[in-house]
Amino acid sequence: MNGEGLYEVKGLTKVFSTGFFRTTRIYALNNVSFNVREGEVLSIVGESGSGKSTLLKILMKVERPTSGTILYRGRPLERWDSREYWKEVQAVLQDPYSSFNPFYRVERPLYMAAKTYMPSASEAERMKAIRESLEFVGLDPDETLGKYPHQLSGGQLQRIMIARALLIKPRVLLADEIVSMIDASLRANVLNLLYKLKTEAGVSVLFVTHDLGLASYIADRILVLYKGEIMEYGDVDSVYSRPAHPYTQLLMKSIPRVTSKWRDRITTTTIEFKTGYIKGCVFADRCPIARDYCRSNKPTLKEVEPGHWASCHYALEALKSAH
Ligand SMILES: Nc1ncnc2c1ncn2[C@@H]1O[C@H](COP(=O)(O)OP(=O)(O)OP(=O)(O)O)[C@@H](O)[C@H]1O
Repeated sequence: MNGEGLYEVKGLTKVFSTGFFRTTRIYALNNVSFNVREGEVLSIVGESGSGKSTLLKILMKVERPTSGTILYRGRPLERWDSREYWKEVQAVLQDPYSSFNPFYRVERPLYMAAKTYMPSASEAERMKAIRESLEFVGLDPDETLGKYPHQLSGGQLQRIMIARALLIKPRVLLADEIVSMIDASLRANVLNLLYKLKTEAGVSVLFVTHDLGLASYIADRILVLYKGEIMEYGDVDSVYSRPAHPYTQLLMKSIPRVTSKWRDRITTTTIEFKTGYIKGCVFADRCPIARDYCRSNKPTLKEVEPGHWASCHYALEALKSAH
């Protein structure tokens, strides 16, 4: 990893207006700032409704931010021509089944991508590239090509979508909950593949998940989101072994371990629908250490140790009492 900034995100805010008169305002993201370094895996963790998909949609240029700036390789995102941007940034989404048409063979998305992004290549060159990218993701091209989606597992289909992204030789892979719909036994294959992408192909990965355990498995750094705001952010070893935010501490307790009983788990829930702007800490209502001050004053990210930030007025206290 050379540590150079790939994305620089500053003050990113996305407000949705809903309701009959469009007067209900939902802060899907509020003042989110972070960077993505070249060659790293950054995991973005949060419960349902925390703003993960909105963030990825903005990075995919599907949604436009309400305010804030995003630089991709030093140039504002809106100044990147979409075609030029998609040559560098590819996305793989949650549901592998929805990416395939059941009436076409599974190679169709691969052919389409090769045709679009290798316009001057011959048929033989495109076919060679398709076979190579299937091999990279651990699939036997002879076993895979010619099959229909229902003849392959979710994990195999997800790997074909990663192979499709790889054909374009991207710098960045945006991965939105890509293992949540595949069997637990196949998850490790896909996660190991993401690791191989980083180490062997030098691809930077934004890995979006609701599962802190999965997030830490392959990440270099972790960003924890709650109700559209960053709770904690930093190097995976520090965040995972010394979570400083009460929310991350709660998420840690909800990771199943072989040594803990089911009844000891704290199950996290879907975040209730949030409307309007919350003046204080967005986590105060669920926080075990919240004080009155937290409800009326918004915390900002503070460095609790080198390379590790938490957005909590009492982060240092929480860190000390928990460890
Ligand atoms: N197009 C939209 N119009 C109105 N509200 C939206 C829209 N998209 C997202 N939201 C709201 O913004 C908030 C964040 O949603 P988002 O989908 O980004 O969360 P998420 O963390 O990806 O959740 P999930 O894991 O369930 O996909 C939610 O309250 C959601 O209802």
